[in-house]
Amino acid sequence: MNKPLMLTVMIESEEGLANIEEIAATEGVDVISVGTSDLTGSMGVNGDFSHPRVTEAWQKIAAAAKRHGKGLRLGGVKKPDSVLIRTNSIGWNFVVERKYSTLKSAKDLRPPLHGGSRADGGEMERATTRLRSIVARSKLTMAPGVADAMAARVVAKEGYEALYMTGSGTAAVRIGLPDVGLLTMTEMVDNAERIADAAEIPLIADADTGYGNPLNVMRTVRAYERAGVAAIHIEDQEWPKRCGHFAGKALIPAEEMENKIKAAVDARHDSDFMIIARTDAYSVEGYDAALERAARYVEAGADVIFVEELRTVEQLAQVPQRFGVPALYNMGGSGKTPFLTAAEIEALGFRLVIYPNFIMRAAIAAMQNVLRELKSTGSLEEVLKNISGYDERHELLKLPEMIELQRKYGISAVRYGKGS
Ligand SMILES: C[C@](O)(C(=O)O)[C@H](CC(=O)O)C(=O)O
Repeated sequence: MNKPLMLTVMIESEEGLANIEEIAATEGVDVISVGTSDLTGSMGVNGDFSHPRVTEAWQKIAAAAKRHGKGLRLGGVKKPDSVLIRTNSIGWNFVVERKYSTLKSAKDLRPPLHGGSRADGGEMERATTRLRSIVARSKLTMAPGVADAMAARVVAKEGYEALYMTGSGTAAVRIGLPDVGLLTMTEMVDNAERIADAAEIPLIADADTGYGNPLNVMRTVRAYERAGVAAIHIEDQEWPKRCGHFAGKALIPAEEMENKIKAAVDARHDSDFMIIARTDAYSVEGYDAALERAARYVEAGADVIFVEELRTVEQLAQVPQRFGVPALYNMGGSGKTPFLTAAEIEALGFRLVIYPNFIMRAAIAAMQNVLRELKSTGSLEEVLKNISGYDERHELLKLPEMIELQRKYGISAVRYGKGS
């Protein structure tokens, strides 16, 4: 079969309605179709299309389809206009029609890409929507940590589906200092924007404490949203915060953090932009208190939960089971949190794992090796065997695409590579 198939699933029972989130999250499903007549039968309001529960059902299904980037078809609808009026409050452009054949492809139904367009003029899925559907799958997604746009390109090229902007890495790369609350919100957002621009995959970013009280958090959320970030994590440390794996942390009261989470949720413009609540309570108040805080932050509206610095598999195993929202595993490099494999983390039920500083540490070691070899031998012979090639680097940095654009817009085109 050469032609790609479009997979449409039909919701026509209360059971389907109850499980819509999982159905919409299923990989391979392109379009959700509502069999409205049968659905009204199953709901006990046979044929009553104007019943408020029917409108509610359409809205719930449409919202799930939107969240997971799926197309939507409302079937059995007799008065399309009235349906459009009643459901357009969810802001989703859907198709009301009676024949599948007029639907070209699920991609045509997707909302436009956040802040961008594709070279072929087509629409792209937003990074936020993409990340939400990734996290809704019942499997683990690995998000390697980066602190600059070039590293983002390396990660995307290696075929990862998501990326993490590490705050500690950002402090390291931007000011050469550790993660002790030195960077401001605007410096973090500026870094995130450059990474998100280069990333090509959804970016989860560190937003420390949200940089102040709930009103500051609102500005922070909007700034990260504008930067093209797909999700941020906010933690309950006092300012100046410090790396979660350092000793001597202090916390804000749980109630204040709940208000920060509520403010974050209220501030986002894009409902797919995810707020990840992080609690640093474990080493300050103990395990039970950390889980209690996590539960309160989920109740306040967090989309994903991140309990920092847990030490044992037994402790970690509770987190994905307990809160009814996806859980994030921080593979911090300190060794306090066990160095589990991705398969082990997935088996515990986590949906996201971040590897904040491993690439950066690899780069430090690689830089030292080059410098030491060069200093002791004065020769590049050994060095050249172990570094990225000259052309490889330029391909990573999209020079071929830039040359195409130079040609297209009448700029004298760069030449590179051997012999040119
Ligand atoms: C996740 C983290 O906030 C980060 O900045 O990457 C750090 C990671 C680290 O420095 O090990 C953390 O506080 O855990």
